Amino acid sequence: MEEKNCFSQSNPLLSHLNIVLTLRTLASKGAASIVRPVTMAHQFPALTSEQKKALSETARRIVANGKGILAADESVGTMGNRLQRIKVENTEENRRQFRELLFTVDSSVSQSIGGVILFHETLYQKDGQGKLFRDILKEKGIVVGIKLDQGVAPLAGTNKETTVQGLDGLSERCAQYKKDGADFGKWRAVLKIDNHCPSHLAIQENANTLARYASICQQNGLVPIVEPEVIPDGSHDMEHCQYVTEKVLAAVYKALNDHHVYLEGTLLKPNMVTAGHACTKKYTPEQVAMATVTALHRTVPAAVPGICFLSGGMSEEDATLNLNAINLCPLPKPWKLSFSYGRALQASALAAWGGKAENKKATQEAFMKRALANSQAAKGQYVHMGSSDSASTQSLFTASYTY
Ligand SMILES: O=P(O)(O)OC[C@@]1(O)O[C@H](CO)[C@@H](O)[C@@H]1O
Repeated sequence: MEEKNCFSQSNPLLSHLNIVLTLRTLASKGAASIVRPVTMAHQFPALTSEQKKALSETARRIVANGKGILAADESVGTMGNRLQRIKVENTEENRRQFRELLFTVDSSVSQSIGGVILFHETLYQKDGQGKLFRDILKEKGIVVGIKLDQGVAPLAGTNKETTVQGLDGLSERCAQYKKDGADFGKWRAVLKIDNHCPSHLAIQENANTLARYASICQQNGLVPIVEPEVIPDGSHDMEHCQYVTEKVLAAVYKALNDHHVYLEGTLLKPNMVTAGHACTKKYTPEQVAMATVTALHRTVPAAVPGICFLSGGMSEEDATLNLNAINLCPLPKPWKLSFSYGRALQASALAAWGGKAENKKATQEAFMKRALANSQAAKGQYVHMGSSDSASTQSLFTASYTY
């Protein structure tokens, strides 16, 4: 029989209905066995099996054996805020110097760090001997990633909510970055909890934009890190954060499916489920872990190989303790649960550095300590040793951290 005539592709709903009706008719005539239902995806495959294989291998490599991600992709402005805290001027050379210290630590760091996200400028920077940072990282076996979003833009008619810019020309940028050594990308969408927030519009718009970005990344051989961050501003309790996080993640995975994104070749970078920064009620790491894994369990398909949390202004120590509790949480956890921390991997290293070359050893030791602690936490093996230095327990919260 002529399948093409039966299953018109012009309207997916009609087409699906046609398949069902035709099968029923044929079944009633005892002819069902000669018909194979045609699925849309197989007719217009988004990726070849080679492309899928490469994407899923890269994604799995980044989160293998307790590895996580160093998010060193702060934009020039965000890095300026970090440097201001330690009274260092925000120049290209100062940004380069600090990042050189992070990337030139002992190669044993590759047991804890599987990927590093870079900002555009950093992808083309070199160390003091003239070697490209990206080559230094690759030689350590670390996968190089690139920040692809171009910041937020207001959504008119909402309570100061935002969408994300950067889709125009994204395919060309991805192709160039791939040639220049990047194997994964990152796109951060920001959702907030407030009066009428997040709105239906903000949830749908950001989910769709993330999915479009993810599709473009995969077409260009980059594993997309999908980051829908529910920021911690506000006095809401943890239960409310869980409710919102579930709504946001459910919308994101619906959009990823609509855009034919290959989930095995993606990573998710969500917020942990916590109370708002100004909430007076305090929760234990075990409570945060239960709320977080419950939300993920309800919304994130098991096909996703890894979930790498952002640190969202938690202190270094809290980010590690919560991740450890998440990995010990007694619920099914079909994905690797790891980290993609910016502030929670760099805060004590930045404080130790203070912009002075003679602090190289202390800076690198501070970074290695956090990398190792988080890698242990990603396996549920972190043991908190009682005495914590003040840098690691300091809150790293920044209000309205929209970019
Ligand atoms: O919350 P954290 O762990 O500090 O940073 C998470 C993060 O997505 O937000 C920053 C701003 O876009 C990025 O530098 C980083 O990758």
